[in-house]
Amino acid sequence: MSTPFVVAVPSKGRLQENAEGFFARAGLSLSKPGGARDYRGTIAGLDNVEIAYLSASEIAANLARGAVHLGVTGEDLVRENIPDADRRVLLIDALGFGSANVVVAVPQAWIDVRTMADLDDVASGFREQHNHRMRVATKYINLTRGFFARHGVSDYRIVESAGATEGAPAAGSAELIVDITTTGATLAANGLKVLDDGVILRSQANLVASKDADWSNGARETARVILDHIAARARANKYREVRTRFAGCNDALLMEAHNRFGVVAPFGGPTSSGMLTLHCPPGKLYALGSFLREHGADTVSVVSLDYVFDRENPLFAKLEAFLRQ
Ligand SMILES: Nc1ncnc2c1ncn2[C@@H]1O[C@H](COP(=O)(O)OP(=O)(O)OP(=O)(O)O)[C@@H](O)[C@H]1O
Ligand SMILES: O=P(O)(O)OC[C@H]1O[C@H](OP(=O)(O)OP(=O)(O)O)[C@H](O)[C@@H]1O
Ligand SMILES: [Mg+2]
Repeated sequence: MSTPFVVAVPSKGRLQENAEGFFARAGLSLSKPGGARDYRGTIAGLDNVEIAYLSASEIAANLARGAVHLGVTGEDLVRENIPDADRRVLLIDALGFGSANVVVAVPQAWIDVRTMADLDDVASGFREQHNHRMRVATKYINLTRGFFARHGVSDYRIVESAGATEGAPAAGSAELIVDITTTGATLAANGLKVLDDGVILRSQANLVASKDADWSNGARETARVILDHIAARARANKYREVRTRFAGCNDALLMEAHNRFGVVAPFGGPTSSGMLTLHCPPGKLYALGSFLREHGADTVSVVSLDYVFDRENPLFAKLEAFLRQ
């Protein structure tokens, strides 16, 4: 048996359900042969693939070590936990879920503090008044250090927080925080506000590849098959299939449809019987339907696509280029 190809998938938390849905929509059905509490799984039809169910932060750590080939996790965890992330892992594709911002937030009562520059002023005066440096509660230690340094803020100390970070200022264990937020409800409930230029990172879930995993030829071939499924689904999501038949169709008309509506003709112009198949972005369907009828089409049908397999696979091409570096 060759060593397995390992894909890490969130086992709990906010990313879990969406990650499983993402693979399922790509036609990759994950299952846990040992039952719901099993932390190893399989993908139907791909015998040498092992699914490792891990927490989102463990996935980032395993990608850094090369213990898994691919993983789904938040960009915040990648940037925080992997030094020199861009060399050691590749963010293959943003997945459109798990969106959240890592932000600098201060008490709303600090009415004169709106920007990082204002915060720098506070930091400088703080030590003289209070006998200790301004404290920032966070679990995003590396992101905080980098961001504060880029803004020239150095007079502060990090208080490491494992949870309930937003409570730190009210509890008196820190003056401000760096944490992740989506709706802002937790910040508001704790009387905190985000600085105007205080967004450190706009994060979302990503499909990530590890540079240091065992990229044998077999592993590359498995990655190609998995990414082929994902790319086919991504391409299918971008379009609806439009079918029609009419006499007046010509190259100029197809060019106009392309320029005005972003339409592509994946199989070329009309067939000998005049049938025409187009792929059209969802937001332009009605406009395209009107355009085709104005030019003589009697009927235009539209269907959703499940997969569009192309010869080119942009996701695998990206991975190959990264592994060659
Ligand atoms: N509102 C949010 N708050 C926190 N994380 C979010 C939010 N929205 C999306 N995420 C993403 O989900 C990731 C994991 O968060 P979550 O708290 O669900 O995991 P977890 O199971 O608690 O993981 P761990 O035990 O490692 O902290 C975050 O790092 C972030 O990328
Ligand atoms: O802006 P909001 O929509 O209010 O979301 C932000 C909150 O959600 C997260 O906590 P989570 O629920 O994951 O709990 P945890 O800290 O135990 O992981 C995060 O740490 C914030 O506290
Ligand atoms: Mg959490």
